[in-house]
Amino acid sequence: MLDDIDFANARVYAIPMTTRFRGITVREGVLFEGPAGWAEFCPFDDYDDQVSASWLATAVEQCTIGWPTAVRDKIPINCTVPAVGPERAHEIARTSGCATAKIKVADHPDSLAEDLARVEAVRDALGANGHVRVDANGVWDVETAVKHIALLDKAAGGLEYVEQPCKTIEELAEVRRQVNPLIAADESIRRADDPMRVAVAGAADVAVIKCTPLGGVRRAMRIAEAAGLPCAVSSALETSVGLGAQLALAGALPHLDFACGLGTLSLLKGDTVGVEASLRPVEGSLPVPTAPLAVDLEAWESVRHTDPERTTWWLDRLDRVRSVLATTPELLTR
Ligand SMILES: O=C(O)CCC(=O)C1=CC=C[C@@H](O)[C@@H]1C(=O)O
Ligand SMILES: [Mg+2]
Repeated sequence: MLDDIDFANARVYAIPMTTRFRGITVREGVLFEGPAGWAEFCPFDDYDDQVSASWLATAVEQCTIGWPTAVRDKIPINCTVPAVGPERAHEIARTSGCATAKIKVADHPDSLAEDLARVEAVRDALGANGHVRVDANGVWDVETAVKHIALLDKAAGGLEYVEQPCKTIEELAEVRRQVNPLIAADESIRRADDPMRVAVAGAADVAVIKCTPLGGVRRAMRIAEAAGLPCAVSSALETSVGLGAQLALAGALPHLDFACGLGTLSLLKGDTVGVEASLRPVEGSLPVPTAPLAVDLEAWESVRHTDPERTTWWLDRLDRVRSVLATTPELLTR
């Protein structure tokens, strides 16, 4: 399977971000082509080769066999509001066309006042019928989570859910017993040693599923089934080539009860496909692609990495992770 991919012509990109998100200001990754089309490999810098092997498995699935058949053709999208000031947060939510917003909170210590102002602004922008969720990326302890969630819930006029308030599953379960809003698990699934076996039922009400770090659309579907919870699909900040797989997952899940965090191209100042094909939500939704999106070579030229050292770093990384994947065949078992 790996031998069918044109790794020799892999193309490295670097795209500045509109706002710092997850501590990064430039998104980088590699694109390559296989018999079924193009794919993207873009694990964050801090992920080691073993962890990155699942990201490569997703790309290999995409460009060698494509995706399973979808059961829906359109996916409702949430807008993603980074840790910005209230005016900017209001503008992002108001102009997104989305009825649901996911807001980053707990971005730094003592962020509570800023978090409350951001959440209030977004509720104002969406109106009473909108859905407001927050993501704390696991940084609170139980006591802080319980206190902050109550205040944020009030400021939001009701939160749809709180994503990963604390780090461990035990803490999530404890918080869940003490607060009103639903609890969603993200890192608890995605960063688990064995996502297939992680027992989130009882600790969370919603599973956030991202096929890019979980080893592919088919594998993510099995993980969603094992989690036994309603799902929201969310991005890993891919360009349109990689986002296509996430949309294929959202399209193929038997049940999809929540808007999905796949509107993240708005955080990137460029893309790897042409403007027409770019997966930017229109009126709050995105279509499910039936086949991998093709890289537009002109678009790629405008975002190709210009730093030779970083380009080599990415190509070396791809080489190493290919070797890891070649010796971890279970990751390629569909
Ligand atoms: O879910 C969304 O609205 C956007 C995606 C998103 O929030 C994330 C993408 C990539 C890395 C993560 O830190 C982050 C998340 O925590 O969910
Ligand atoms: Mg999250």
